Amino acid sequence: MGIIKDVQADKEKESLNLFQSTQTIIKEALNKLGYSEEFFELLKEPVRMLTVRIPIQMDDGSVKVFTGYRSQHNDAVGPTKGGVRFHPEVSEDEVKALSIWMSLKCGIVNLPYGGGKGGIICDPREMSLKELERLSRGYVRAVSQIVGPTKDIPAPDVFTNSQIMAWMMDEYSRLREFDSPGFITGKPLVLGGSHGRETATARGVTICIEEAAKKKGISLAGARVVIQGFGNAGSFLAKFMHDAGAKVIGISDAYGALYDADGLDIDYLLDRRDSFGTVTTLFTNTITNKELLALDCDILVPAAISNQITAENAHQIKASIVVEAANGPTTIEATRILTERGVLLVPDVLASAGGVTVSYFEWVQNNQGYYWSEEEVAERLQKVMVDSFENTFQTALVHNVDMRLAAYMIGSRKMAEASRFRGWI
Ligand SMILES: NC(=O)C1=CN([C@@H]2O[C@H](COP(=O)(O)OP(=O)(O)OC[C@H]3O[C@@H](n4cnc5c(N)ncnc54)[C@H](O)[C@@H]3O)[C@@H](O)[C@H]2O)C=CC1
Ligand SMILES: O=C(O)CCC(=O)C(=O)O
Repeated sequence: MGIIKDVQADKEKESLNLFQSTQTIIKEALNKLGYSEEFFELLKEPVRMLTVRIPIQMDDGSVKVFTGYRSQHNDAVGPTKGGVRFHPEVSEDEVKALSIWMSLKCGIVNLPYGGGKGGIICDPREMSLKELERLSRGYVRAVSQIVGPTKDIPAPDVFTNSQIMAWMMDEYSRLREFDSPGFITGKPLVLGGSHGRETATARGVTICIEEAAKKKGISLAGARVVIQGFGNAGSFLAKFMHDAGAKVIGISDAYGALYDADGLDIDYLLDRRDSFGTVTTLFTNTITNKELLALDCDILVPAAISNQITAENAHQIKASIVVEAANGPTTIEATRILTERGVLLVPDVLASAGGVTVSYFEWVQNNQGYYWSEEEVAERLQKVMVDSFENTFQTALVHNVDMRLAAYMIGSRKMAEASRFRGWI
């Protein structure tokens, strides 16, 4: 009985609370850089957090009230930026943590933004298009006081897409009575979206995988890749890995996972997946998400939700490279275990920054009213990601820390210096 209790206590100690563990790493990063306690006091919490209640008329005539959030972590560097998530498990703490990661991401890839994030507790898989449109517009009306093209610029995240961005942009433009494409990114091309935004997160992850493989002396041709999640990030990544000659042997979604040691037929799966990134429900011979993570492979990419690699399963991970496309998939304790085992872990705040980088390109194009070709976007993204990877890798070497702490040091330093120059500290 005593032993069972201790195991339980250990699990709780590992802290699956993303917000607390993010604070812990920021503190460590600022300490390493020699910043005083005041800097931690400023960066440990978002500067602004709005909770909204959104009444929506459902198709059956009833009214349902949804809870939503918008968190703005730090606006010393510039306007805040970050996606809006529609998911049943959205919570205040999760949105806060996600907004801190956005600040770090923007610092790591050197964008002129602070971090923001939003979320609504809902399950879009169970809502009609009309209900989703009313909810998207209702959210914009509810948070309109604190968002805007030079204040806080939303974008897509889990279970939100370019259609939802279009409704949100339209609602904001109606409220302000002028067309405001720069209010939101991830829009359809015809409404001022950017070439390459839809695939940007996966492109950024691909570039990180290429750089990590070079460091590990692994050739991508023939490398065995496992990807958790088959939505925007995971599905395009599967395609890019397949095109690079890698063998994608496992993929998953919220309902299960598919495995084939000879490589899955990615084009077929892409063709059959639905708009929520679901494809495994079409098959009977599935494995679980837990089994997927433990598959024998060279490269593992969590590209779904948070807290997937924990102290419980970190020892079972067989990959020598883990690249985090998802936000927060690995706990602090699991990061320590993987690093001790010699696994090269490329952290979320670097690996998934391709999305916000092309969102920045979209915002720049909206502001200047002049649009770039697909090649121009791809070339600029390539440079940003390669430089940021190398900067983080070298920082980790120089300070003898893992890449997550190195990335946090780079991101935190930018916010700390901007706050200092503004005279806040
Ligand atoms: N879309 C973007 O531009 C960016 C996304 N990310 C992160 O990448 C991750 C995935 O995002 P997207 O691909 O955009 O979302 P998405 O909504 O397009 O796809 C999510 C995928 O995860 C799966 N999933 C959902 N719940 C799951 C569960 N409990 N277990 C296993 N799989 C589950 C879904 O079935 C789907 O395949 C998230 O952590 C997101 O924050 C990070 C940066 C940018
Ligand atoms: O594209 C953006 O502005 C933000 C994307 C995002 O939410 C993320 O990187 O987690």
